[in-house]
Amino acid sequence: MIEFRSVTKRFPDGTLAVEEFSLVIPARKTTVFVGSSGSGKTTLLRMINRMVEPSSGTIEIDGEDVQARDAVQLRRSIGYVMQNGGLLPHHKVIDNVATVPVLNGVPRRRAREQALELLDTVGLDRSLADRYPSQLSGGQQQRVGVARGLAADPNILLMDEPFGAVDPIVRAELQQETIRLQRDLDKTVVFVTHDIDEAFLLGDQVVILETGARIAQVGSPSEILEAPASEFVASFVGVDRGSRALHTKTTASGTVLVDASGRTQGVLVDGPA
Ligand SMILES: Nc1ncnc2c1ncn2[C@@H]1O[C@H](COP(=O)(O)OP(=O)(O)OP(=O)(O)O)[C@@H](O)[C@H]1O
Repeated sequence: MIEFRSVTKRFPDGTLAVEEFSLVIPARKTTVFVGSSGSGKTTLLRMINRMVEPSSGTIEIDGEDVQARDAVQLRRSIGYVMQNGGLLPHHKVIDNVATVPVLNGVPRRRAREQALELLDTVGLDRSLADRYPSQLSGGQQQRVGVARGLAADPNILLMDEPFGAVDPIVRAELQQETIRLQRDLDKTVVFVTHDIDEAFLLGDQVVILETGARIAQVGSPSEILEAPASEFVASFVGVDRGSRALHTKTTASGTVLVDASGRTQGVLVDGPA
């Protein structure tokens, strides 16, 4: 469990990025920070692994203040996946994945073996291990980024807009992979996005943020959709546009669910009684 207690971050130039932020992030679930550009999402994420230090307030992991931990050690014990993969361009894929375990003292050979296994985990062919990042597609680079984030077998995985730079089809694939990974690996995931659909798809807990990382609403996707806490939330999640209002339509092949713009969103199937 990660707990923010009245955390504020003011940057040296005076920008108040995060103001009095408090939140409990449950273990082994996915929490998504969603909000528009500049709302403080990245700053929140980076304060968890001390890439950014808070101006006031505390952040605890399993009851221990992160300030009490050695910053470098803390950072290496938490997985971090960033937009564009954040890969080292002059290192082969396998070495990109093995970097942190080697820094943590795992013998290079063992770290490389584990890196190959991680390529399997994220659905990449092992034949890509000897390529350089520039020789991969955007989606493959993102998968390497995820493998890299998982390399030290962290309990916590921070993901900062990891799929922002790939096309919608690859993005949808990576989202499904993330759901599968979360089911299989059971990590505490904190995910940042500005895309509310992605937030609802991936999040067990969704945190909608306004400027200054002020919480507009926190809850499960259905709690938020069923009862938006404010006009701001309603408009952010698209309730007022009716775009999420689904209705059924009978077709020759069965009953389908159609959204407000007439697009088919799914098929109704008979579940177990
Ligand atoms: N090093 C810095 N110095 C000064 N201001 C900063 C710094 N880093 C971020 N900020 C400011 O803090 C605010 C929050 O930034 P942050 O990157 O956390 O937002 P975000 O929600 O992640 O935005 P985006 O979706 O665009 O990445 C913004 O106003 C930003 O300009």
